[in-house]
Amino acid sequence: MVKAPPLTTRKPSPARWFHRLYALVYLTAISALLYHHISNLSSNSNSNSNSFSSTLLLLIADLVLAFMWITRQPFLMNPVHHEVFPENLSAQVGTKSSYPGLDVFVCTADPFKEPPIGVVNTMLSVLAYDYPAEKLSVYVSDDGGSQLTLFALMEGAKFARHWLPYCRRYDIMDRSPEVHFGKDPSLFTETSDIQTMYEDMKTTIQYVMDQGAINVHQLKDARTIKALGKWTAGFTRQQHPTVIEVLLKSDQDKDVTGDYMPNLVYIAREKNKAIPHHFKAGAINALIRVSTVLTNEPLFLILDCDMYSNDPKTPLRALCHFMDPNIEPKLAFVQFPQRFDNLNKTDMYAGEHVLEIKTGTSGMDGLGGTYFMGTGGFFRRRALIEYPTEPHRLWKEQNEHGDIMTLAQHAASCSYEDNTEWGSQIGFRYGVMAEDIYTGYKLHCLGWRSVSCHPNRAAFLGKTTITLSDVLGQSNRWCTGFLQAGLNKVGPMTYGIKFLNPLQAMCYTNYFFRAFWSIPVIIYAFLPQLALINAFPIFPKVSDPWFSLYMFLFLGANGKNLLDHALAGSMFIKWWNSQRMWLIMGCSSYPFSLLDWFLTYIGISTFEFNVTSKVSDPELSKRYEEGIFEFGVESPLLLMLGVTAMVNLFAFVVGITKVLTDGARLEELFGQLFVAGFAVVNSWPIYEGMVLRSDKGKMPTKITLKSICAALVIFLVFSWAF
Ligand SMILES: O=c1ccn([C@@H]2O[C@H](COP(=O)(O)OP(=O)(O)O[C@H]3O[C@H](CO)[C@@H](O)[C@H](O)[C@H]3O)[C@@H](O)[C@H]2O)c(=O)[nH]1
Ligand SMILES: [Mn+2]
Repeated sequence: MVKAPPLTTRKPSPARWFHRLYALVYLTAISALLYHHISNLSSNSNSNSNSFSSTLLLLIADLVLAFMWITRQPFLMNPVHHEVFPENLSAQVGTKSSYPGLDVFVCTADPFKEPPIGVVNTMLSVLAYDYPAEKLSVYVSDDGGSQLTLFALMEGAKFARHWLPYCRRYDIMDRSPEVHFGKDPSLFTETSDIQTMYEDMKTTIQYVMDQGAINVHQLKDARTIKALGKWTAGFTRQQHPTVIEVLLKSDQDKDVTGDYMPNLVYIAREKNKAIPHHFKAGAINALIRVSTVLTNEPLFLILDCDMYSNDPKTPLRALCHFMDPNIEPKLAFVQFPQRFDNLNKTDMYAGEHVLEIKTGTSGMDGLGGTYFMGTGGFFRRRALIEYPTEPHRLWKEQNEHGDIMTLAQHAASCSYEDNTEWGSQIGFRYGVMAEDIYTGYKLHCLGWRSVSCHPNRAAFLGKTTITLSDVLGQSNRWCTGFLQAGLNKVGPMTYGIKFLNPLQAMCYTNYFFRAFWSIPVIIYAFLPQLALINAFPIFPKVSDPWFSLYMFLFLGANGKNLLDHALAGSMFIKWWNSQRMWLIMGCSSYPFSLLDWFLTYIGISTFEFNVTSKVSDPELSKRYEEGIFEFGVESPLLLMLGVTAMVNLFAFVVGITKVLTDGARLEELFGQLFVAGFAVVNSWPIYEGMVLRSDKGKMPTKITLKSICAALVIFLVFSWAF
């Protein structure tokens, strides 16, 4: 018998040997440094109290650095690369009619932060997938419970009747109309007609957005009136009944060429102020249940509303993994790593996450499975919910359990989850602000596997945050969520390690404890500098052999990081920016995550999922394009940053003055001058934002003043106290 051509291949990266060897060498150097601190500590213990405390702080900093470094290494120990061959699907699986069905979930939460026209584009891009229409259903979950969003989707559904056949006929790649028409598409006979229709739809949607509400009495179409009439008095986003609207039905609705269209369903799950709704995790669970009632397809895809499809063949790539006879039967999900279409040339806020997305995902692939990133993941329904296995489509008005829409309404109600295992054993897991990675982790603990898929052309593209405040706010939310996942009785070091590949457990540890980076970053951002203003040496002299160890550790870490970036195809400037962002987050969002985690843990505060804004302001986008820092709104995060930058600047200036007046001290203070100088170079955009700029994106004046005052106070206190 002829062997069928493969659907997937799996190749370990040859670079793994280099990474392993390097890790061994670097580990030796780390051990030597820790030995150095400990022996210093014991010889200092009864002499000078300042040198004892500074050595102790350095030891703490370096222990945490070592811990984070060690837990990072598994990502590099066995990276594997998967390739998929969708062209072989017909030989392996058969015709399209034998493909499994696919439900697509799109989440949105706020029409003013997530403009409905964006949601419509995402919805259209997946509705137009190259997948049999009768096997495809798109569900949009609206946690904003907004008439405006439903109205936009209804307009989008009408436009889809033209858009879908157009994409099919001309085999369009960009199936988000905004992207397609944004690329000067004057190509085909219908293009300009379709573009006019699209622009009209945009205008209509923009009109209702500007109004802020819809006057049902002004509507003409009976169907729209009926649907939007559900927003009665007293309907608010926090308190309202379930709204489910079937906008397209695959056995009734035809496009303009007479072909059937996929199902399209709008869901605003019931909300009640008194009942926690668990943010996105809650939304996905409602989607899972409603779709189980309505279409019950074996696979579903989860998307954020800003992540439009960039390649209509993506489901086929996912199928290669799910249908591969040689692959794990326990494959829970296929992750297409997040990619963005709005990054600037230098990726100034390190939003591309090059190493995480390239090296990190393939690294975990080789250890049992990559983590779930919240969007761009195709799931096997069975991994999240036990459901009747007979291939049934409940898409009938009536089934043996009763009226189908009543069942669906019930599945989206607040009380549905009472006394069930939803959120703990079933569906997306609750209680952690980073529901995505946490749920993936829990699935891995149950023995499920996952893979990442890296096609050259991005499967999805979304928007990354382009102001520093947003970047830090988002990192703050993620890292607090990670801590909730890590510091809990099912954490990776205590519980996970029993079920996972130990190296995979270490990878999760590295993620979950990311906020711990703040401990060494803050110690290194203040201790050498405050000692420097007192001309108090804390590092070995330049001529001391231990100094070379420091040099090796510093250059080795940065050099390796630079090399890893280069191996992932990234440029020098992107490496520089990513190390800068690491320092910035290390002294702002990470320590705040530790604090937030602690406050939620002891019950003083509750955490909110602050939806990131996807509204773009042309002036702001222009500054971002030009690589100018956008500090954004005043916040304690910015204050921390300002104070740190100022303390380093003062210390550097004082330090330079000291060695200029007494050249002999250069040798022993060099290490500290270098650390302060490195921070000053990294902080350059912050000083610019504080004093040299006058545009709207500069550092808020209050923060500048507060930072300078706080830095002066710290400075004075420490020059007396030493
Ligand atoms: O109560 C909520 C809050 C958010 N969302 C949706 O969740 C998605 C992600 O929210 P966003 O504000 O864009 O967060 P990001 O920080 O950009 O998202 C990243 O981080 C999240 C976890 O913190 C993951 O869920 C996301 O997939 C991942 O892209 C969006 O589609 C929202 O509409 C809801 O459906 N309900
Ligand atoms: Mn987002």
